[in-house]
Parts: sequence; C-alpha cells; structure tokens
Amino acid sequence: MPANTMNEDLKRERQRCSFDPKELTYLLDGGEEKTEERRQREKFFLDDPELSETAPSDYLSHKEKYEHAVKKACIVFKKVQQLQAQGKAGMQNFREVLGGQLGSAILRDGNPLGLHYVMFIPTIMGQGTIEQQAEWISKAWNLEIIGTYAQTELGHGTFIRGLETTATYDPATEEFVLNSPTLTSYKWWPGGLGHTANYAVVVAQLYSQGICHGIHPFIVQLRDEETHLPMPGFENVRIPWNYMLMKNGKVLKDGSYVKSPSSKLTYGTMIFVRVVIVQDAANYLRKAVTIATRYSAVRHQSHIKESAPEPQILDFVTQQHKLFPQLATYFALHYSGAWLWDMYNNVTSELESGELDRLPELHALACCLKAVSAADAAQGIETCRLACGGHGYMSCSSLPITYGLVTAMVTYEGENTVLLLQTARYLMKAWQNCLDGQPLTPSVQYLNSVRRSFGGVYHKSVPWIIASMQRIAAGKIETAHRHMNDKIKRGVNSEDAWNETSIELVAASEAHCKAFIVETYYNSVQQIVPSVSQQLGKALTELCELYAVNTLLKNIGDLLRYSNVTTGDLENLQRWLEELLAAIRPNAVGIVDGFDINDAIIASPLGAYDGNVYERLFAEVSKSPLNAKPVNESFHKYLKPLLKSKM
Ligand SMILES: CCCCCCCCCCCCCC(=O)SCCNC(=O)CCNC(=O)[C@H](O)C(C)(C)COP(=O)(O)OP(=O)(O)OC[C@H]1O[C@@H](n2cnc3c(N)ncnc32)[C@H](O)[C@@H]1OP(=O)(O)O
Ligand SMILES: Cc1cc2nc3c(=O)[nH]c(=O)nc-3n(C[C@H](O)[C@H](O)[C@H](O)COP(=O)(O)OP(=O)(O)OC[C@H]3O[C@@H](n4cnc5c(N)ncnc54)[C@H](O)[C@@H]3O)c2cc1C
Repeated sequence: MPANTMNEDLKRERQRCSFDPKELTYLLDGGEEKTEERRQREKFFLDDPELSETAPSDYLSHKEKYEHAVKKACIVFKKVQQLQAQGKAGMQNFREVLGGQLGSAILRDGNPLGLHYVMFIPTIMGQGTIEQQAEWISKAWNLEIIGTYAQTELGHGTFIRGLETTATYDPATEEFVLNSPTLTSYKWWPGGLGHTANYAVVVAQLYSQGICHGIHPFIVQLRDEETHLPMPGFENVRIPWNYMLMKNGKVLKDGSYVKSPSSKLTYGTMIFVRVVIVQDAANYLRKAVTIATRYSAVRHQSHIKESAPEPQILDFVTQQHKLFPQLATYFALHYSGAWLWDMYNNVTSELESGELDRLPELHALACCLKAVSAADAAQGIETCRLACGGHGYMSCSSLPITYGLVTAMVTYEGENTVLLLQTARYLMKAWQNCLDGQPLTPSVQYLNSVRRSFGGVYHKSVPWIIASMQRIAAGKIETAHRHMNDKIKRGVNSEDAWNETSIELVAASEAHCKAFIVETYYNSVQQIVPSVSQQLGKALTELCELYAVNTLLKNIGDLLRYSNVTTGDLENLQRWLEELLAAIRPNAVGIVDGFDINDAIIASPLGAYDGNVYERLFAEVSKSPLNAKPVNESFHKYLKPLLKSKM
C-alpha cells in the first residue's frame, strides 16, 4: 500500500467542510483535554503489539477465537490496572475498554470478561449490603474471582417470575440450597459461564419457611479457584447464608423474610444495563456511518449527467438519504442516552435514601429507549452496509460483525417488544391519570396539552415537528386505551384485552419514545449552539432538523391520522428534507472525522481516514489462508477425480 497517501476525494471533502472537525471532537468528548486523554488511552491499548491482530479472527476456529479472546482480555485487564495505578482509569474506563467501542475493537469476537464488569460487579454494588460489597467488590475488581450474571434459563428469559431455579433456606445449617432440577431450569446464555467465570450471581426463586418469596440474587461459586474444575452441578448446591445479596429483600438467620421496599429493586441491574445500551448502540452506529460515509466519498460509479465523469456515490441524493439520517440518529441517541444516564444517576441516589417515586418513570423510559435505540441502530447499521454495495457484504468491512453485535441488543437485557409493552403499561396509566385530572410525571406532561388541542398550523420548525410527534403519540395512546377499555366493557377480561390490543400498545410506546428523543435532541442542541462556533452550530442544527423531518416523514400515515396536516404541508416537509440533505452534503466527511474514531477501531478497509479503499481491500483479502497457495488440496482430493470421471 502506498505509504502516507491521502485519497484525493477525501482531501477535497475535508477542504470543503464548513467547520473544524476538531471542534466537534472536543464537544463530544467534553473538552480538548478529555479528547487528549481518550486518544492516549486508545493508543496505550491499540499500539500494544500483543493486542494487535496477527491474522483476522475470521480465519480462526471457534476454540482458537475463545483462547485468543481470553489471552487478550487478560492483557487488557493488566493494562487497565496499570492505568488505575497511575490514577488514569476508573469503573467507566473498565467498561469502555472491556465492553465499549475500544473493547470491541481489541476483542472483535466478544470479551470473556465483559459480563464480569458490566453485570457481576454492578449487581453486587446495587444489590449487596455494605458488608457484602466490602467482601466481594475488591476481589472482583482485582480479578481474584471472575463473575457473570446467570438469570436466563433454557425455558425462561423474558418472564423472570417463571424462573425455575430455587434457593431454599435451611436454618439448621444457615445455608441456602440451590437447585435446578429440570432441563428447562438450566442457566442458559450468561456470558462467560461456559469456561471463564468461577463465580456467578444466580437469580433464583427464594423459599424460606415453606413460602416462595419470588426471585432474588445469590452469589454461587461455579469453579474451583485453583484448578478451575467445575463445582458439582446445580443439584442441591449449598451456599452460606450471607451469599444471598441482601441489600433489598432479606432472610434473617431464623428463616423469617424481610420484604424489600419494592420487589422491583431486584431488577436494578437490568435498568443499569438498558441505560448503558443506549450509548453503546449509538457508538456502534457512528462507527458504521463513518465507514459508509468515507467509502461513499471515495467510491465513483454510474452517472448523474452523461457528459460528466462518474460521480462520488455520495452525490446521489438517495445515498445521502440512506446515510445522513444515520449521522443524525447517532446524535439523537447520544443526547437521549446522556439524558437517561443523568436521570439514572439521580434516581439511583434517590433510591439510596429510600425515595422510590421516580423509579416507574425511569423504568418506562429506560425500556423504550433501550428498545428504540437498539432497533434503530441495528437498522441504521444495516442501511450503511447496504449503502456500501458488495464491499459492505465482506466480513472485513466490519459492517456485518457490527450489525451482529447490535442486533443482539434487540433481544438481550429485555426483548424489545416486551420492553415496549412495559412502557405501554406506564402510558396507559398516564392517560387514565390525564382523564382523571391527576398530576402527570414530566415525560408524559405533553398528554395534557395535546388532549386540549389536536390542531397546530404547519410552520417550518422543529418545535412544530415535536408538537406533531407528541400529537401522534397521544393519539396512539388514546386509541389503544379506548380500544382496550371497549373490549373490557364488552366483557373481555383485562389480561385478554391487553393482549388483543398489544399491537397498538407497542406502536403507542414507540411513538412516545420517538417524540421524547426528538425533543431531548432538540433541547440539547439548543443548549449547545450558543457555546460553539457559528459554523458548527449550523451543522448541528441541520442534523437535528434532518432527524426531526425524516422521522416525521417516515410516519406520514400517523401524521395524517392524528393531526390536521395538509398534503401541501407534506410537500413542504419533503422539500425541507431535500434542502437539508444538500446542506449537510459538504460537511458529511467532516462530521464523521469529528467522531475521531481511530482507524484500528474502525477496522475496515472501506472506512480508514486515508480513504485508500482499494489498496486496503486488496491487502485484507491477501491475509486469507486460502490465498496462500495457488492450488488448494481439495482440488486433487475431490474436484480432479470428479472431473476425470466425467470424461
Ligand atoms: C460500555 C460498555 C457497554 C456494554 C454494553 C452492554 C453489554 C451488555 C451485555 C449484556 C448481555 C445481556 C445480559 C442479559 O440479557 S441479562 C438478562 C436480562 N433479562 C431481562 O432483561 C429479562 C426481561 N424481563 C423483565 O425485565 C421482566 O420480567 C418484565 C419487566 C418483562 C416483567 O416483569 P414482571 O413479570 O415481574 O412484571 P410485570 O410485567 O408483572 O410488572 C409488574 C410491575 O413491575 C414494574 N417493573 C418491571 N420491571 C421493572 C424494573 N426493572 N424496575 C422497576 N419497575 C419494574 C412494572 O412496571 C409493573 O409496575 P406496575 O405497573 O405494576 O406499577
Ligand atoms: C447475545 C446474548 C447474550 C445474553 N447474555 C445473557 C446473560 O449474560 N445473562 C442472562 O441471564 N441472560 C442473557 N441473555 C438472555 C436474554 O436476556 C434473553 O434472551 C432475553 O431476555 C429474551 O428472552 P427469551 O430468549 O426468553 O425470549 P422470549 O421471551 O422467548 O421471546 C421470544 C418471542 O416471544 C415474545 N414474547 C415473550 N413474552 C412476551 C410478552 N409478554 N408479550 C409479548 N410478546 C412476548 C417476544 O417478543 C419474542 O418475539 C443473552 C441473550 C443473548 C441473545
């Protein structure tokens, strides 16, 4: 590959960008100093020869992939410890390096220690008493033990009240006896459970004094700490009394049960991970859209005008319509995720002081934001892949693996439909409160004002779009509420009525979430614009407008159904969309440069900073062991005899 050459198209793109991408980088990182720290941290890991790929992991066996992953995870851990010793890393960095964008670049096929940091330690922190935290956290933090989170069973993932594993308290020995007696009660799916972890938080039905008290978390040793041999299977496994995490519900030594202030506090780790997923989904989307945007600036194909040379494919408006909404979606999810993270931290500290009032609203928002961000990021990444034509299909483009990672988010930590129905449950109550004149929580306040007016004359502004989306959400919530109640009035019992209305309930929940995202994104941009250069402010505003217009246009049917919009208004919206695509076009490469994703994290010949797409693609395929010899043995073994026999 020619050294130090920069693709000419990308050079031109960088010259025409209206703002300085560095300003965007500093904004996203939280300041120049933070950017420098992040870059240093990335360099510290990515420049380590032991962590760089010798060959793409595609060519390794399943077993080899696992062994490489463990080796790298251990190197990464030691390096994080070094940073920690220098006061340069905390829990947040552990998550970033072991689970986030940087981590997934180093450990492309997953991190065997991921669940240890993302769920095992947070569960002990959130569910353990002070004494239990003191006992377990430092051991876990220093990797004296390796944990995972074992909740899902072969028979149940969603309906956790239906888990079959039991933990029965035996006051005679002051122990719990854990049992997974059936095939369907096997713990199934927990990351690291197979070969890596030697401890787990096991979620089981608690029995004491003959009464079932529902699911609770227990620390269970899975493997010997020295030999790593598995402990005897899950039949009558005994663990000491203080291995039940007892910050919330407790069993006293005599077997009496002390209820938690809310049974849902046991579900705290799930809320935490859902909140983290929103940011994580956004980051994967920004990686995919960086790849597809740079590639589209370098790739020339076909004609716009017969008389002109083949254009960059980024000049096709349909290509812009595929990619620029993904750029905007990144920002929308980034700001909504940041908002949710703040709310999570505030509500968590309220819970610490016994205030539970805002837990239902946090749960409702975390559920729908996790669902919508996972689904939209997955769909956006797939759009980016398709936008790269055949080259996007290649594994080395990194787009298929990125899609694979993000589509898993749709299922794990609460399957999306199930989570949207949880939010719908909250919305149905909110609508009832609205009808009854009861106070509403902040995220559903809009129901009151929308109920009073279904009107609103079109004007070209994001606030008009926000009001329209709130109108759609309120309309859908009202329709689902009315349909469900009609069924109940006709004698259908409320559970069946819920199931029969669930298509509309899910749609209402999605509409509520989209309205929330547009509003949060808009408010964030409004706050930022005065503090950045005029050029960056303009670019950020255009992206926000694009997100709003595009989201509304994707819901034309709903808009026509729930507002008094005219066909003329719709034409105006379409024109606005096209104007925005044209306005964003010169800045597209600058925006993805502003994301400042290291080439080693991009890990794609299509998306490197220098734009040497074809040279890098060639270099990539030459790594395949299949290309090492001109004739593969299978020719002599199988093809040649077959060809001979035909003669
Ligand atoms: C940087 C690092 C990046 C790392 C990225 C991440 C990688 C991570 C890798 C991770 C890998 C993947 C790891 C994994 O996958 S770990 C396994 C994750 N598993 C799940 O998420 C299971 C999903 N299921 C559930 O959460 C529950 O069973 C649901 C919610 C479905 C029903 O439950 P249940 O049947 O018990 O409840 P109900 O429907 O009768 O409702 C009863 C009431 O409870 C309220 N309620 C319900 N839930 C909550 C809650 N949480 N907080 C507060 N309240 C809650 C609810 O609003 C209702 O309130 P009300 O209406 O009565 O007032
Ligand atoms: C990559 C990955 C990693 C995972 N890691 C872990 C882990 O570390 N620890 C752990 O404990 N678990 C883990 N899981 C399990 C995960 O949490 C569950 O798969 C998830 O919660 C969904 O549950 P399920 O598989 O039982 O799906 P199901 O609930 O069986 O879903 C199947 C279908 O049924 C529908 N459905 C189910 N219930 C309802 C309902 N009430 N209303 C309407 N529709 C419904 C769903 O919408 C879906 O379409 C992981 C899963 C994956 C894919």
